[in-house]
Amino acid sequence: MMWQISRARTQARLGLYISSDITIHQLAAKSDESRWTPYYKIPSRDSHQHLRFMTIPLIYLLVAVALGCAVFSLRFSQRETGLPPGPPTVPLVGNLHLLPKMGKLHLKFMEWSRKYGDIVSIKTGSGTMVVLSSPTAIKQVVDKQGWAASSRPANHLADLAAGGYHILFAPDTARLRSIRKTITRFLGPQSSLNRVSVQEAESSQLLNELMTQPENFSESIRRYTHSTARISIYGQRVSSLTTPGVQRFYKILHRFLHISVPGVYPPVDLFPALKYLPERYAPWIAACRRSKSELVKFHAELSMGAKERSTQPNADHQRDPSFMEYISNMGLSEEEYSVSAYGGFTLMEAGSHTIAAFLLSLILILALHPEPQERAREEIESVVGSARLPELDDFKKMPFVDALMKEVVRIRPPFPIGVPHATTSEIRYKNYVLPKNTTVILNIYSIFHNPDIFEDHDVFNPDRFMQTKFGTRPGMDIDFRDNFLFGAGRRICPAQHVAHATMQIVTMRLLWAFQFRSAVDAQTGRPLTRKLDCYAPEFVTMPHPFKCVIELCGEEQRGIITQAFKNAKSVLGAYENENLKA
Ligand code: HEM
Repeated sequence: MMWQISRARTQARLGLYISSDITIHQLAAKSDESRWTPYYKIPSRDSHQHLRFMTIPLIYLLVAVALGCAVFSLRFSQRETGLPPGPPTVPLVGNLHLLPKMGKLHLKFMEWSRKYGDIVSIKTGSGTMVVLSSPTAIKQVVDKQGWAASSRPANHLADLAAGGYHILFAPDTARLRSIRKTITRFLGPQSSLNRVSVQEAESSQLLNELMTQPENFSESIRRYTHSTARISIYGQRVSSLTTPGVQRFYKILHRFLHISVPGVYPPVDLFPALKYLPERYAPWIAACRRSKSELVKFHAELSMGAKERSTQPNADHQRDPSFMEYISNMGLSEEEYSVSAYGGFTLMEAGSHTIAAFLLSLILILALHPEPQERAREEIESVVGSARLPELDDFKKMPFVDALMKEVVRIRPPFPIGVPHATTSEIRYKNYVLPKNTTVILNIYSIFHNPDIFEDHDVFNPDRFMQTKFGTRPGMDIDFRDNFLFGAGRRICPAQHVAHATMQIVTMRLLWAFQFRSAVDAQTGRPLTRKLDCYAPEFVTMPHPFKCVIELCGEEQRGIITQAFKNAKSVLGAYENENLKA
């Protein structure tokens, strides 16, 4: 009976069913009489009177609910006070409908930064995204307040697909900070110098392949970046991209990255209710499960192989210790070891993809710009001559090659919008307040293409870096630095020194050995090399597959490359592994 009274009270409060002239006591008595009588019984003739009274509160209720919904939907995705300006919002979605697909996001962010300033807010449903488009904004928000701007936005699908272990997507936790510390020590400036001999040896295979099969330049670049990353993480090289182990890696990587591309699956993080959909209506669950099981299996095999190799004698110290050997000698607990070891896969993935993106952009840009290419080659020859290959130490004597490299990453940064950060508490910048859980975008592309900072920003002109340190307009006093391409704050790329060294070695050697020209259709005379605007819509910006002509600069180069590749076998032999072919 108590249950019925309380139910009756609730219904009375809501104005449902019960006419206003019946008191609770009457109801209690009534409910006692008709203990088993359902409320929904068809009213008798006498009770039609009740229905008349009932309709008025029902209408009130419906109006109230409709008003509530309208107010909720208007406020739900409105820009809160204190946020920076941004495009006008619409109910429920905020600015979501204005966001283009991946690959065009950087252009939209650039348009908004021109209109609203160096800090723009975007409402993504009830969530908030802030886009930073000046060196000062990045310094003040992400570098200086790094304690609160070093997490990552929720990424349910990446978590499902990588079991929560993907460093790039991991939130800022004690576990992540400990893995980062290990990685930074392993890949720090000093230890990156230890890897130079491997990078130089691997690059001689790259040169040899470009000399003998120039049409496969894209595969050769990918093999090179994959092999150098794999050596430093697992102590195992790959001599061909067609090896099943490598093919499998790229398949797994593409499947994983595909899941993370916005728009492929519904935005589960913006509408968390989607997480609870049964699997048959949520195809992403199966895709993530498959990706996770592939990643786990692949990683387990690789780390097992690395562990075995680490127990084999390396008496003559021919092999540099791999990341896996490094962490097995750190005295970590079982749990710490397996978490750090899992980070190895992220390292290999990041190492394979990013530097390949840079090198492919470099080749495309060189093919489209013969004049700066020739000037860089002359500089290299003046330092090195043509009787030996350039080495890392030579780079500091080549200001124009340095300028050319910087201009390539300025015009086509591998991460045009960085990797999103997320705030873990409130952050203030200028008069704005960025609340906890705000996604923070480093709008690198827009900074590199800001006409107030870079004159003729769309023109490939390495000379700008010869005139001023950062290639900016003369006399500008802004918080510029030359590693924006590696991100900012506490999540800055831990491999920037290794990456830089690799980029320098390969850039010098490619220019020393080859001429890159735009391909031309023999029949029509039409250029076949794509323009610079043809970039694949991915997280890391890669040119779409393109054709170009790669020709050896001279016969002297041929002899030196062949000899260097022969000599390299003694360095590379220490990392050869038959198991890889399995
Ligand atoms: C051209 C080469 C590269 C570029 C442009 C690049 C760029 C970046 C950027 C923009 C980030 C995000 C930083 C941030 O959150 O602000 C990042 C993170 C990262 N990079 Fe690199 N990277 C390169 C090469 C590499 C290489 C060779 C490796 C590994 C061997 C690597 C490993 C990582 C890792 C593990 C992270 C995640 C750090 C974290 O989330 O805490 N990167 N990189």
